Amino acid sequence: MKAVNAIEKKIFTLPQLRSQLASWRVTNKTIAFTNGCFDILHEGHIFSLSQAAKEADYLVVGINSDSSTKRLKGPERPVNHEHSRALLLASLAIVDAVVVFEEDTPLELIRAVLPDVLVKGGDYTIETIVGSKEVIANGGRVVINPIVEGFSTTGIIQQIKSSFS
Ligand SMILES: Nc1ncnc2c1ncn2[C@@H]1O[C@H](COP(=O)(O)OP(=O)(O)OP(=O)(O)O)[C@@H](O)[C@H]1O
Ligand SMILES: O=P(O)(O)O[C@@H]1O[C@H]([C@H](O)CO)[C@@H](O)[C@H](O)[C@@H]1O
Repeated sequence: MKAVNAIEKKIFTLPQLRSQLASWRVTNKTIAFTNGCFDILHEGHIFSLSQAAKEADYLVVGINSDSSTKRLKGPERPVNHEHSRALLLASLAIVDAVVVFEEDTPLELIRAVLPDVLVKGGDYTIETIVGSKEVIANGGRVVINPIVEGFSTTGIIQQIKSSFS
C-alpha cells in the first residue's frame, strides 16, 4: 500500500499543483510541462516523457480527463480511466507531477503552470502546440521531440481488434 500512496502523492489537483510549483520555484528549480491522453502507455510515450524530463528539474504532465479524451479521440476512448492513466504516469520516476484537465485543450492549465519548457511530440508543430505563445511570452521555450515510428495507442487498439476478430 505504501508504494501506491507514494505514487498517488504525485497526482495533484490544480490548487495543489500551484502550491507545489511555488515550493519548487523557491529554489529556482525549472519546470517542464507536457500533456496528452496517454491512454495505453507505449514506447513512444516513454521516449517523449524521458526527453521532456531532460529539459528541466521537474516534469509536470497534464492529462485529458475521460470526457475530454472522449471528445478528442472518439466515443470508444479512453480505454483506461483517467485515474488509471494518472497512476501509470505518476509511477514513472521521470514524472514529478500529474494533473488532470477537463477542457478540450490544456491552455488554462499551461497559463497556470507557465513552465520553463513546453514539450510535445513531433505530431505537432510550434503553430499547433497549445500554450506555445504563452510559454514563449513568459520567457520559456518549446521543444518538439521526434516521433518513435510504429507506436500509437490507436495502432495498439487496432492490432488488438484485428488479433481477436
Ligand atoms: N510514437 C510516438 N513517439 C513519440 N512521441 C509520441 C508518440 N506517440 C505519442 N507521442 C506523444 O505522446 C503524447 C501523448 O500522445 P497521445 O496520448 O495522443 O498518444 P498516441 O499514441 O498518439 O494516442 P492516439 O493514437 O490515441 O492518438 C503527445 O505529446 C505525443 O506527441
Ligand atoms: O495525446 P495528444 O492527442 O497528443 O494530446 C493532445 O494534445 C493537444 C495539443 O497539446 C495541442 O497543441 C491538446 O490540445 C489536447 O487536449 C491533448 O492533450
